[in-house]
Order: sequence, then structure tokens, then C-alpha cells
Amino acid sequence: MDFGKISERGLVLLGCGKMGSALLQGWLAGGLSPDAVYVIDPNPSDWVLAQAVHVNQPLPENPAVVLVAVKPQMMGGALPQLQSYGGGNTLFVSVAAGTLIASYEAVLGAATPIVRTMPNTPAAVGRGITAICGNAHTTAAHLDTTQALMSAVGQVVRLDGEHQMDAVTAVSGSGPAYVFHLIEALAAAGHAQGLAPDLAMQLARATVCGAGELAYQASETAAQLRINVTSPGGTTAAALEVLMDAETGFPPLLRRAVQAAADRGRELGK
Ligand SMILES: NC(=O)C1=CN([C@@H]2O[C@H](COP(=O)(O)OP(=O)(O)OC[C@H]3O[C@@H](n4cnc5c(N)ncnc54)[C@H](O)[C@@H]3O)[C@@H](O)[C@H]2O)C=CC1
Ligand SMILES: O=C(O)[C@@H]1CCC=N1
Repeated sequence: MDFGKISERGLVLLGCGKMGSALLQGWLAGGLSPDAVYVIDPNPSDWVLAQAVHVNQPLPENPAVVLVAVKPQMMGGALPQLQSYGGGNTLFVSVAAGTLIASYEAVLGAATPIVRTMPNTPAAVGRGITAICGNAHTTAAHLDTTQALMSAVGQVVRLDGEHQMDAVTAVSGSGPAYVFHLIEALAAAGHAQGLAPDLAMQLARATVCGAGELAYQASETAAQLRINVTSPGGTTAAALEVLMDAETGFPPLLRRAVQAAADRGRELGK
């Protein structure tokens, strides 16, 4: 991957927890020199400290990119220290849920190029998906730089505007947690049918991972893959009658869950 100006001018990573580390891992694996990365984090992990990146050291004068990966609740304390990079020369990329582009503009100045993104934790294994959208001062080149950075950890989609971000967050940003909970719930249901907990968990985890991989690799739609498992009058049909119930099944349950996540995103933006 060509990191261009980032290699020359540097990248400041504000917050290097789960998301920041997943991104950093992808960039380093993609060939970014650790010497180009400046991490600011009051609690750097042992992993970050072992990466030969600059951690809590003096920052470059004119970094190409600042990537903001602190919790929205920590933003007020963390962002102002980078105010001097606002104004146009440095591209700011945010992964924070709920934090509006306008909040960044209020601290950094409206002339600052700011791209808001929403990645997800499968980024840690190069299988994330990130949605991106920029403010009025982002150029095509800024969006291309952001796309290159986020492509290091998976797919990238471009949004029509920031108004889509809370829905995206509720589907793909938070979505991995729903799938992990599906593993937990499926294992618990297997245990309720008399399987030992460990065996039930092994079956549930392998099933969700295998189905995910099949959905990733297959050309068929998700609906067709479901139909392929379902023998008429068989066991799957019996389960799907419960899960696809319009009143009590997955569709209304996930609609409520996704609504709750999107609502929380909107609240965080206030
Ligand atoms: N974890 C996830 O699935 C996703 C998280 N995000 C967003 O990523 C951001 C970070 O989330 P996580 O990595 O999960 O949280 P985290 O808690 O793992 O990482 C946050 C990091 O920020 C550091 N930090 C705290 N105060 C700081 C300060 N003043 N300056 C610099 N660093 C500071 C902490 O020490 C920690 O390492 C959040 O805004 C979240 O909305 C976005 C998509 C998915
Ligand atoms: O739960 C959160 O707020 C963050 C954003 C998406 C995933 N984790």
C-alpha cells in the first residue's frame, strides 16, 4: 500500500485502544513505517509499546493525518491538544461513534478537512467494513487517503452524508456484538437441549464462523444460502418459523435493537 504523504509527514493516532490498535496493526502490516506513527494514549498497551511507533513523544510539526480513536466521552479532554493542527494542512479522520463533524469543526476550525468514519472490530483480522463521509473542506484526495487507510483493515463504503452515520453505526459498527451474542445465545440453547456447555459453545461458534465465511465467499444471496439449509418440512423450517415470525422473531427484534443503537448515536451527538 502507498502511504504517500503519511510516510513523509507522519500520522498522529489519538487513542490506541481496541479500534486504534486494529487500525495500526493493519497499517503496519500494509507497509507503513512505524517511525511515521505518533500515538497519544495515557494508557498504551504492551502491544502498542512493542510496535516501534512513537508513543507519547514529541509530535511532528505538520502531520498528514490525525486519526481520532478515543471514546466520544473523552473527546472534550483529548481533542483540544491537537487544535494547532486545525485549519487545513492536516486531515482529521474520526472513528468515534456519535461525534458530529460540527463538534470537530467547533474545536479545530471550519476550514479543517474532517472525515468521519465508522469501522468495526473485524478490522483486527482485516475483515472490517468502514463507512466514510467528509465535511465541506475534504477534497477527493482526502477521501482517497481515508479510503486507503481504512482499506488496510477491510472494505470501505462512501456515504451520501453524515445523516446516514447513526444507522451505519447501528448496523455495522455495533453489529459484530450482535453476532457474538448470537453465538452465546445459540450455545445456551444447545445447553438447554442437554449438551455440555463447552460442546454447545464449540458447535455454536463454529457454526456462526462457518456460516459467516460461506456468506463471504458464496455468490448466492443470504436468502438463498438460508433456503439451501432448509429442507421442506424439516428441522430448519421448524426453527425458522420461530425466528422469522413477524411479531416475535428476528426481524422485529433486530429492528428494535438497531433503532436503540441509532438513537444512542444521536444522543451522543448532542
Ligand atoms: N470498539 C468498537 O467496536 C468500535 C469503536 N468505535 C469508536 O472507536 C473509538 C474508540 O473505541 P475503542 O477503541 O473501542 O475504545 P478503547 O477504550 O479500547 O480505546 C480508547 C483509548 O483511548 C485512550 N484514551 C483515553 N483518554 C485519552 C486521551 N485524553 N488522549 C488520548 N487517548 C486517550 C484510552 O487509554 C484507550 O486506549 C470510540 O470513539 C468508538 O465509538 C468505532 C467503531 C467500532
Ligand atoms: O458501542 C459503541 O459506542 C462503539 C461504536 C460502534 C461499536 N462500538
